[in-house]
Amino acid sequence: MPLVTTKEMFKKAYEGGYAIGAFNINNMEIIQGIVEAAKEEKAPVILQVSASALKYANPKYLIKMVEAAVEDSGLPIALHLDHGENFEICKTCIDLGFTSVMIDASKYPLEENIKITKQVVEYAHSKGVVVEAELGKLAGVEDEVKVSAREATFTDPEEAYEFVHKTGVDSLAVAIGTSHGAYKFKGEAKLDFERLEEIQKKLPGFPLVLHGASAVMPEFVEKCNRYGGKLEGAQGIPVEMLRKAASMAICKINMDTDLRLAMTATIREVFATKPEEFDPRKYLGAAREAIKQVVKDKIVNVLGCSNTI
Ligand SMILES: O=C(CO)COP(=O)(O)O
Ligand SMILES: O=C[C@H](O)COP(=O)(O)O
Ligand SMILES: [Zn+2]
Ligand SMILES: [Zn+2]
Repeated sequence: MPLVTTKEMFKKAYEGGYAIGAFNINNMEIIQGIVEAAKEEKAPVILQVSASALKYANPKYLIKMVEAAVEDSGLPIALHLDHGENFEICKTCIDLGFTSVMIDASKYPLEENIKITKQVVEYAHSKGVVVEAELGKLAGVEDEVKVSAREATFTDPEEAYEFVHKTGVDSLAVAIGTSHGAYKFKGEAKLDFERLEEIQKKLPGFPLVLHGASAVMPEFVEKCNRYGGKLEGAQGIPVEMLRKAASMAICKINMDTDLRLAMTATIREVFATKPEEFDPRKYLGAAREAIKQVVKDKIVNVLGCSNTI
């Protein structure tokens, strides 16, 4: 089976009340850890690449490894550009063989976002590639920003309707209180599920995407800190909230930070407990296994997409 788009995955996920995991890839161990987990759980998976990952790994290498993963696993796998910031990078990835791209023009005013997204949709669809866009802004933890100011950056349901209909986009990333990275909340975690429901009502059957959805798994934060790391106050999205989102119109859940934490905690542990070790396979292999276990946990306990292929 060649690389697939997310069309079929999202349709089944929407109807089944579950979500597909979209995990960021940067190197061989990360790709293998994710794909081995998906294979064992019989789950479809989205491998996503950011612009900085493309720069780091060289797209030629990354694509070959992803193709090898598809061939070796026989799984439905989509290769997706994460947060493409302009038409050019989306076009480059489409031309390289990606099956899905995200155009993130959410920093622009609505009309400009619509215009740029529409241009990407036209090109992508002419090549059989699907497009994710973003509306609203993913705020970080900012002490001085009041709740009302933070909510003003969330996705507006009316605008979401207008945006989707004017652009012809295939899925939409929404801002309901998540943010990227390891520091998502100070104090209690809160997502705006009422808003998500409103968006869902305006766009029945339409797949939505949740970015910034790592749980910031405490065991890995703790392990990082135990072995010399410094990650004080790291806090992510509670698992019950992610499950609830997956049962609603959220069909794609993006996670990168949890994989980074698992990898770093594991490598720190090997370095600290086996100081005589200097074979990279010993710590990168352990990190690959940790990533596999994290992704299995996500598939079973967060996404609910095991045994769906
Ligand atoms: O949204 C993401 C990538 O697009 C990743 O989110 P996290 O930082 O919560 O893992
Ligand atoms: O959305 C951000 C992802 O975690 C990718 O991050 P990155 O740009 O550092 O690769
Ligand atoms: Zn964005
Ligand atoms: Zn993101």
